[in-house]
Amino acid sequence: MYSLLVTLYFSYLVALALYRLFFHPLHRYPGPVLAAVTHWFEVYHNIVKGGGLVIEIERLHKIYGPVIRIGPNKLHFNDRRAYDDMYTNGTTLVKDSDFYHGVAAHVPEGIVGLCDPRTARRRRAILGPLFSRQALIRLEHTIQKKVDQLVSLLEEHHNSPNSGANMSFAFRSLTSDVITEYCFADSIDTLSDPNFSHPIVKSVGNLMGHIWIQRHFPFIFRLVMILPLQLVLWFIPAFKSQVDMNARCERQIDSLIRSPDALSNTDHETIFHHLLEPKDPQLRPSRTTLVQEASTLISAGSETAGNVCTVGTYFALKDRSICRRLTEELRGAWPDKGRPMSFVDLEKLPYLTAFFKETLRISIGGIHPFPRIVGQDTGEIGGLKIPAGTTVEMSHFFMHMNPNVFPEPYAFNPGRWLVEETKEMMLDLVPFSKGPHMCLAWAELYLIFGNIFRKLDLDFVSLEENG
Ligand code: HEM
Repeated sequence: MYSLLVTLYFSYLVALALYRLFFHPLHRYPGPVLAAVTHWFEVYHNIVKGGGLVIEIERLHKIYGPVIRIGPNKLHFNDRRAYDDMYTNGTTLVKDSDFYHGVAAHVPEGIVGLCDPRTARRRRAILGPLFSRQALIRLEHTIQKKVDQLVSLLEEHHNSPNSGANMSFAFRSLTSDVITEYCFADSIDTLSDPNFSHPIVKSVGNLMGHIWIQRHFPFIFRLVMILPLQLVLWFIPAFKSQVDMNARCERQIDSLIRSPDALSNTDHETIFHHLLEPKDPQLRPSRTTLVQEASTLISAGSETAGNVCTVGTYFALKDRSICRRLTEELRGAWPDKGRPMSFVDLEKLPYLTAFFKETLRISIGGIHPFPRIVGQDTGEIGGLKIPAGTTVEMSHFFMHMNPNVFPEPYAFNPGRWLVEETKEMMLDLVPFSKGPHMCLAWAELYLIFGNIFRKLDLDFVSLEENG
């Protein structure tokens, strides 16, 4: 009986593989046989190769051309027209729930996990205005206060020759504090940790390292959520700070639900002002949704922006001429560093802007492709009619590293943006993708780079030198 079952199961697998190879609607698209036959191809590259899927996809595009089959029902494009067709606001494609319910398995009700376009639209209607340019200008004073805090910490604690700072953690601490302040008018104050090693900041980074396990095996995460907390912490002690962070969000949300007036006295608008009192009361999210949204916004807003700051600072210090030019331009335009310079004025500085765009280009943002499902009414993608139900995607790595638009794409060269005509490059600079992105990063990053290069004289220190 047992051997019959095993034989039947293997026959099923063989039949499925043959179907996928020779009869599936995508069977004519080129790509590795393994990818056409099994989803494990992607799992292998993401987990065993540590997030190396895009490197493999780059290799495959060189062999097979601009459209490749990288999963039984999935195509990856390397074609800027296709990128526009897939990601521009208003397309008929929808987010792929297999991917998004994986990466957001711990927060399925947060905006990232919402794959139904109507539900997502309703949530964006509340959140969108909070990430508009006007809203960010209103928030500027709050961001500036946090940036000032980082600058004075770096000055106070790290101004002797052998006392370095881990700038990656320093920036992540700053961006965590900004987003938690914007959520609740009560920042988590990770900058208070003198060595920039607040457990929350370290744990978000650690958890990001395990995101592929969560993406491909979300059931493990769901199981963990129903196990007794003590048991989970015994197995995964690193989880403790995340649990503390969630508990903190829950306490803040409960207290706001009990006394919503608490937010009327804050010195800036908060995200939870709007989530708790949307214009249409029917749209008010449940308590669970509020907690999950807080967690989503905190992870979306801290790692991404912190990473961009680290990458930009690294390249400016690696090539001192970049750092010098930034500093000279800033000193000229901002003689009295004791007074703040607004984000709108910083945006007018040509070299800072060129540096900022080049940093966004080379740091890519989320490098993993964001998959979309083709709908019945979807038109052509990159000039091809793709069957409805197919998963399609294109990592914006291929937009930012396109040598036809960005010659010598691996070189960090702010000068490429200092030409008269940058329209074509701007169309391909998509760190926030093309959809209705709501990233406070734009204002935040201008203020961080402007202040860091105007007020500090940074340099690399070796780990040995720093003890
Ligand atoms: C430089 C830093 C950042 C980069 C490169 C970045 C990049 C992106 C990208 C590519 C997407 C679209 C993902 C997709 O299609 O699934 C996205 C969405 C999102 N980002 Fe950012 N982001 C950054 C900073 C931030 C910050 C500071 C916040 C603040 C909370 C934030 C909040 C969000 C949210 C909530 C979404 C989901 C939007 C939606 O689905 O409507 N991001 N981001």
